[in-house]
Order: sequence, then C-alpha cells, then structure tokens
Amino acid sequence: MTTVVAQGTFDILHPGHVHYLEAAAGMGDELHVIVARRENVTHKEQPILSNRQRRDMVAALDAVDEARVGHPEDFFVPIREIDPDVIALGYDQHHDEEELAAALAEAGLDCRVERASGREEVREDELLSTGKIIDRICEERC
Ligand SMILES: Cc1cc2nc3c(=O)[nH]c(=O)nc-3n(C[C@H](O)[C@H](O)[C@H](O)COP(=O)(O)O)c2cc1C
Ligand SMILES: Nc1ncnc2c1ncn2[C@@H]1O[C@H](COP(=O)(O)OP(=O)(O)OP(=O)(O)O)[C@@H](O)[C@H]1O
Repeated sequence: MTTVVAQGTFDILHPGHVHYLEAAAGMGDELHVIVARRENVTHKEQPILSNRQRRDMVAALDAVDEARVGHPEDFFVPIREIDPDVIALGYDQHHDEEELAAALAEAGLDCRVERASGREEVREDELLSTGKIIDRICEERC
C-alpha cells in the first residue's frame, strides 16, 4: 500500500488541478490532499474561496481519497498523521525537492519527494490557472 500526499491552494478548480491530482494518485494506491490555509498562501493573492469550500471540492474529485485543510503553523503535523510514502509536488511549485527531502529525513519521516507533470493549454479557450480565470472574470464581468 503506497500512500501519496499532494498539496496546494486549489482555489476555483480547473483541469490543471485535476491533472496534478490524477498524476499524484498514479504514484501510489491512496491519495491524501492537504489544502493550504488561506493565511499561509503568501506567495500570491490569497484565495477567494474558504478553506472549507476548497477542501470539499478537492475531496469530491475521483482521484482523491481524503482531503483536509492544512495545519496553521507546522506543515509536518498533517504529514506525520498521514505518514505518506511519497509527497508529489506540483510541476510549478516553488518548493525545492532536495531541500524538502532533507527536511523530511531530519524530522525522521521516511518519505520520498516526486514532481508531477504539468498540463499545457492545448486549446485556445482553455484556462488552466486560477489567476487567469480570475483575470478573465474581471475583464468580462467587472
Ligand atoms: C509537504 C508540504 C506540506 C504542507 N502542509 C501545509 C499545511 O499543513 N498547511 C498549510 O497551510 N500549507 C501547507 N503547505 C503549503 C501549501 O500547500 C503550498 O505550499 C502553498 O502555500 C500553495 O502552493 P500553490 O501555489 O501550489 O497553490 C504544505 C506544503 C508542502 C510542500
Ligand atoms: N496546468 C496545470 N498542470 C498541472 N498542475 C497544475 C496546473 N495548474 C495548477 N497545477 C497544480 O495544482 C496545485 C495547486 O495549484 P494552485 O492552486 O496554485 O493553482 P494555479 O492555477 O497554479 O493558481 P495561480 O494561477 O493562482 O498560480 C499545484 O501543485 C500546481 O502545480
């Protein structure tokens, strides 16, 4: 039984999120997702949707076995609870694979770090980024 963890903001779901979560699910037998708490999203605009709503939408996807809102301060608390074999980073996530693997080892967590593939826009009308969807809404509805 191989347990995989994926994580991210997942504000306003789109096919890029589904691609990531399906790729992560394909790395093992059971996929757990940690949804970033609003206050911990500091590298870009904070999410529009609540922690709970983002968690519920991710949990509703076929690829996902369990989704939870992340810990407010210590990112290793949910990891210890889930005890995964693999952490699947998203294709564009800023976390460094080697640094994360070293931090996990130092914390006594036996877990490897993999990087999922990205999904490119293949059609002109596809929007595979939450930021781009929000920009489009602002252009067309505001
Ligand atoms: C291994 C790991 C565990 C994480 N655990 C949490 C957590 O418990 N709580 C939280 O708010 N964010 C957590 N995060 C942070 C976010 O999921 C993510 O790094 C970031 O804030 C949003 O990334 P995005 O731009 O890909 O959506 C974790 C990140 C990693 C790599
Ligand atoms: N097009 C995509 N292909 C594959 N994975 C994706 C794609 N878009 C997002 N992801 C992955 O989904 C996870 C959550 O991403 P996030 O919530 O930051 O979405 P986003 O659409 O990239 O947001 P933003 O446009 O605000 O940067 C991350 O691991 C990210 O790498």
